[in-house]
Amino acid sequence: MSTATLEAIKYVRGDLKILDQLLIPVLTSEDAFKAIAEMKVRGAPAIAIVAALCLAVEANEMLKKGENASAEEIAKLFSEKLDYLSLSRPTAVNLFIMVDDFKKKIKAALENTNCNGSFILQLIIDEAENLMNEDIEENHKISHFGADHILDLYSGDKELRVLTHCNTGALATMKYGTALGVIRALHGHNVLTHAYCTETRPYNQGARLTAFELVYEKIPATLIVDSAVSYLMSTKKIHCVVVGADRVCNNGDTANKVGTYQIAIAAKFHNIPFFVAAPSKSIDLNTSDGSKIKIEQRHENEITMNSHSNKRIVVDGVGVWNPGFDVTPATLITGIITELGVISTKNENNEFDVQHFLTSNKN
Ligand SMILES: CSC[C@H]1O[C@H](OP(=O)(O)O)[C@H](O)[C@@H]1O
Repeated sequence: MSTATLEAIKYVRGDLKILDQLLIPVLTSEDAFKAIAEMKVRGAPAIAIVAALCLAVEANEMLKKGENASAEEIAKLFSEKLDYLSLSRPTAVNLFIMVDDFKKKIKAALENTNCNGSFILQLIIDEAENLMNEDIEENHKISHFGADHILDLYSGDKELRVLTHCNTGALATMKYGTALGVIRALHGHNVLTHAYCTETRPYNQGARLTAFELVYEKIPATLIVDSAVSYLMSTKKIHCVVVGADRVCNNGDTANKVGTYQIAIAAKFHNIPFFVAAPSKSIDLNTSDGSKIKIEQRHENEITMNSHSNKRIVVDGVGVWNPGFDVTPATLITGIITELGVISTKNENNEFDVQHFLTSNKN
């Protein structure tokens, strides 16, 4: 797999910068909140990582200054910061899993009577750096599990055509990506003849980011408008679809970038396998099915304004509905590619038992 992939997040202890040409130094949780809410950094894993690393930068600053607040005071301060960051975007579960995990670890540390403020600060730094490094390892595993599964599906076929949606690459994670990582790995096996990416309106993650990543790595790629997916499937041999996820429920229903559901319907109609690729940190076992997922409603300006001229391109008075995500039912999903393997076994309802898979495969 190519190692020369782009990096959306650059971190060395004490210093965090995120892609938006890497010009945005993120020093505080307010900086991170703004960058996440305004989608200057986006992608389910990247959102959680930037939120954690901004806390690590703040904690490191306090350690350098010799902060002598008590463990309880530091724990309270960073728990409030975690709660604040969790308000930045509602759909991707990675952020909430990180917040809960950090709070649990801080609480456990407080139960240790010898714990002081510096210990809590160092804990935050270490856990944030762990999250960053785990993401890279998870993406490697997702990429290889996904590529191996698809290779098995089409054993011997050396000219695979794969469609993806939105951006799930290095610009949505720490490195390599999830669904785009699978595409990278297939390319690395010399079996990917073409990758198709959708524009992914209205924020254009596909046109702006995925197309850039594919060209950057010299992967043969074609950009299509979102509304051309069905026609592409009816006129070209598309072997499979691989998309990312913001929240996978216990039955496999998946919230992902708006448009994913339509692509899954088109794939079903054309008998094309449809895969979701996501780390287990994008899985929400506390949500039984997709109807219970909070779908972020983005500002109408993303549709009504031309992002370059900043001029309104839509008549005043028309209503605008701009959900950031939609929910693809498990019944339309062929398999869920995770760092623990591919969830492909379906029950009598044509859905998955994600918890059973994770329990059986988590070491
Ligand atoms: C590995 S990124 C997962 C997921 O996040 C993206 O959403 P957004 O660009 O709004 O943050 C998209 O749904 C990707 O599939």
